[in-house]
Amino acid sequence: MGAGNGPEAHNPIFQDPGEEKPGWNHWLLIAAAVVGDVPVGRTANDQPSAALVIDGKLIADEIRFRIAEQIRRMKDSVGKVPGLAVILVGDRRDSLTYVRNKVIACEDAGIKSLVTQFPQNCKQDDVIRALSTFNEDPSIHGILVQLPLPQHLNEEKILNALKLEKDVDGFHPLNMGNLAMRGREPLFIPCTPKGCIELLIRSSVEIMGKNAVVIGRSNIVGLPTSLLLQRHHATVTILHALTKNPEQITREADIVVTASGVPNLVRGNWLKPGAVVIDVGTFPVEDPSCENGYRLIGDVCYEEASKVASAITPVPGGVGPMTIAMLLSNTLDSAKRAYDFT
Ligand SMILES: NC(=O)C1=CN([C@@H]2O[C@H](COP(=O)(O)OP(=O)(O)OC[C@H]3O[C@@H](n4cnc5c(N)ncnc54)[C@H](OP(=O)(O)O)[C@@H]3O)[C@@H](O)[C@H]2O)C=CC1
Ligand SMILES: Nc1nc(=O)c2c([nH]1)NC[C@@H]1CN(c3ccc(C(=O)N[C@@H](CCC(=O)O)C(=O)O)cc3)C=[N+]21
Repeated sequence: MGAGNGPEAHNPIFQDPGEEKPGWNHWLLIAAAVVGDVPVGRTANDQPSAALVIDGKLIADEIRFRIAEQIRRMKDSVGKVPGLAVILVGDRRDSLTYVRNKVIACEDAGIKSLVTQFPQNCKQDDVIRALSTFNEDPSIHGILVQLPLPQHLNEEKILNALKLEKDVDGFHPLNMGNLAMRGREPLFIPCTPKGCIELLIRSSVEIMGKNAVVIGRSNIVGLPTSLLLQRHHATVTILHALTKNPEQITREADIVVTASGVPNLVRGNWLKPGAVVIDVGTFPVEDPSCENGYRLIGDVCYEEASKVASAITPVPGGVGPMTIAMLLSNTLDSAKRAYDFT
């Protein structure tokens, strides 16, 4: 299969082994079929109760298990495994942890991974040269440039140098454009937004026709999440740092996906009773008692929100593990395309 934009090029969020490759319409039908009118965690006539905790780690583990199965099948029939290259610049502690988690997840699934690390003060040309080498390497099916990059590097130039067919993060402008346009299909859907939608669907949350609020408008999370929710027929409102009365707008939402990076921004009184809350935020704070020397705090004041919401993702253990599972899924899809393996 070529790298076209037709429905056949679409990579489903997750696909059963041996299942026929569905296009968006099929996918939306699945989304519609699993929903009901009663919000997750509540019965029709009961009193507000503690929210259902959406266990991202468990769901991600299931997905990773299925990916590993498919990779074993690929190895048996084609004699090849998917390959992921990661480019890491500098030594930010959180980036090192995320990259390490990605490498471990690759190993577990049977994906070959290569990490190229550059010093904080490296030259842009050196990064682009490494990228170009991976672009041309047929054993590499996915390339990821860990963000953020140091200030002196031009993120746009570097991401543009990435071969579209290997852009497993889905950050390339053409992937993003295709995600935004009706009737077009991106080659890859960005991992975190894809993980958020997958969490909603697997928790039987109806998206179609619902009011969704996305807090944050970044290229890597907020924007693609809003586009993806729209594709699933939600009515989407995007909030950002300059939005007036964010709490009032958020209170109208059936689904809140928040990715601001501001710890505890979303309080209990920002939420409509029964809302579903997906917390993407991961703000590292010093904590010597933790293995990595820091712990992560989400955008949502969990204590308060879990008393009002019908379902909520924890931090950690919510969206983070799903981001990694979706990266593996995109890398597998890319290798399948390269080897024409279904
Ligand atoms: N769990 C996971 O897998 C992942 C987690 N993350 C985490 O998600 C968070 C967001 O990441 P990213 O999108 O890259 O961050 P960015 O800093 O690029 O974007 C943050 C966005 O939030 C908006 N924002 C900031 N403050 C407020 C506020 N007070 N009210 C409303 N909106 C606000 C900003 O608005 P404006 O545009 O006006 O500046 C901006 O659009 C971070 O904590 C990051 O670590 C990111 C990727 C994956
Ligand atoms: N090109 C690029 N692609 C990314 O996908 C990307 C990026 N750059 N830059 C930074 C953000 C952040 N991100 C996370 C991935 C996993 C966890 C994760 O696994 N979190 C675990 C805990 C991790 C820990 O042990 O600290 C959890 O939430 O349970 C978190 C955050 C991907 N990002």
